[in-house]
Amino acid sequence: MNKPPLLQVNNISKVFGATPALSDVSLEVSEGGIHSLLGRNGAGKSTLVNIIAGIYPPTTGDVLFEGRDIRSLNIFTRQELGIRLVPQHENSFPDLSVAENIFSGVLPTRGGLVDWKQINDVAAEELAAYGLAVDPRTLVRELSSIDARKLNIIRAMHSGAKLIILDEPTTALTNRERAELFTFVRELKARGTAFIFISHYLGEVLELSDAITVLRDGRMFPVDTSDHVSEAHLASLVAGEEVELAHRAIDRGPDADGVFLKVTDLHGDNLEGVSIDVRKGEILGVVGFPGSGAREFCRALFGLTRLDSGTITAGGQKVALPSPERAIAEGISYISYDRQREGIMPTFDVNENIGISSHAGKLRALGGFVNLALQRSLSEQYRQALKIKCNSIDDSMDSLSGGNQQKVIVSRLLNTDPRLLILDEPTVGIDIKSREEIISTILDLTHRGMSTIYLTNDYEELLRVADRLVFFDDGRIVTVLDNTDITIDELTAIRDREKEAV
Ligand SMILES: Nc1ncnc2c1ncn2[C@@H]1O[C@H](COP(=O)(O)OP(=O)(O)OP(=O)(O)O)[C@@H](O)[C@H]1O
Repeated sequence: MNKPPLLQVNNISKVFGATPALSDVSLEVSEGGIHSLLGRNGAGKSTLVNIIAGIYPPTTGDVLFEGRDIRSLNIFTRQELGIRLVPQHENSFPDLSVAENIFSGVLPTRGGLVDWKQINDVAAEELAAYGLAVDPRTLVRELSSIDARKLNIIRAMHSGAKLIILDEPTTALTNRERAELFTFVRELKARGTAFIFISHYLGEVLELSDAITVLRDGRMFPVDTSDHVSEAHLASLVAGEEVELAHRAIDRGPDADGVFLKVTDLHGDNLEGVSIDVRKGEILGVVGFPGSGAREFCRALFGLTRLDSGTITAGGQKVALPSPERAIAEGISYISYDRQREGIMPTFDVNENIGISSHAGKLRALGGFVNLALQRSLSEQYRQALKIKCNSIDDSMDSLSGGNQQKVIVSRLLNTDPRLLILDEPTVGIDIKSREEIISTILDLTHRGMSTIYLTNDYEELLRVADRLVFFDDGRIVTVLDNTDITIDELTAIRDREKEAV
């Protein structure tokens, strides 16, 4: 008798209240296979993998693992069988060591005492076997994001995973880190581990997958991978229409030579004398490794990291060292790379999440009240403009898919009518079509005079949008370039040269 596939999903449908999230979805994953799931934000990818992992049941349909119907098994029993979901957001314990994380709190004891030597020895062996060169005693908080992601996978392997579900594991990684993660995944695949891989990056999906399923509005579109598949074809399957990439127009808008932001000799957390002007209507691309000062620069301008000295002028006015409230009052808005922690108010509704930063601004009504009617009408406009997938603006944020929550945060920023928008990884987790909608909106606003500081590890995107590039290293700006005919390889080479020159 033929061995059944490792995983079989048969005719799954899922309805949340009035929302149909999945309709009649079936797929298979074979041992050592990589099956990718693609789809727009809200298409049903997380719902499907949550059903496979046993986080919630399907409305109809069944799931077989190694030929066995696992419908009645909860998440823990499924983990014991070998199904492991590695979610998008770090699920490790940052204040515990790497070894403690590998053992996930179930620590071996000897004579009633935790056997630290055994824990660290076993962890060291596993780290070496899977090629992660870190000391098992290091705190997870101190790991780089790539090492933290690898650790999540090693934790899954430690518990005997046969099928690992990776939900957007490459977000915010550099190209080199992505390549490293793929090598890691391929090595595990060669040993027979199977993967379900969720990503919005079509190139990497094509590079890695044995099988691809596109979900659109909860419906399934299997992709025939036996023949050549192009990114453009995948993009149109995902979006249900052609997707055009937005590009920065060379002719900039009015007053393009005026300076909006002037920063002189900033010193502070990881900043060692940073000076730069940002022109009106300019998109300034920011490049730098973690710890280079690039992110700290963005956060300092919004009052989120320590500034010791230096001057900032915005629109010709000197700004006292900023706090988020002051920054917003000066027309400066910031989107954090960590929206889960620093942006989303999960139990509030979409309307409140969009309006919150404008209560002291354009939504302020007489007597200090908030103009609720205006707030609703603006929220409704953003919902339509950015195609936020929800039943209404009264839906709670935690009922939205991850990417749609991000669109709400982008709407919140735009709603403050910023004169300077600071974007830190603005399109992470956003599907290909929505990404272009967001970029087009930003390009349009900059064309009308808004300045933008754009930090992303997605260099393809950065080169499409930026007018100039600033490279950070060791808390300093080391190179400033006009973005003319620079390739990704050249950009990476400049970034690496700066690092190696130190
Ligand atoms: N707990 C919930 N309550 C109500 N609706 C939900 C819930 N979870 C998901 N949904 C809805 O189900 C649909 C599918 O969401 P899902 O999270 O599966 O999308 P996704 O493809 O993973 O999107 P993303 O790429 O943004 O992460 C969306 O319309 C979402 O709003």
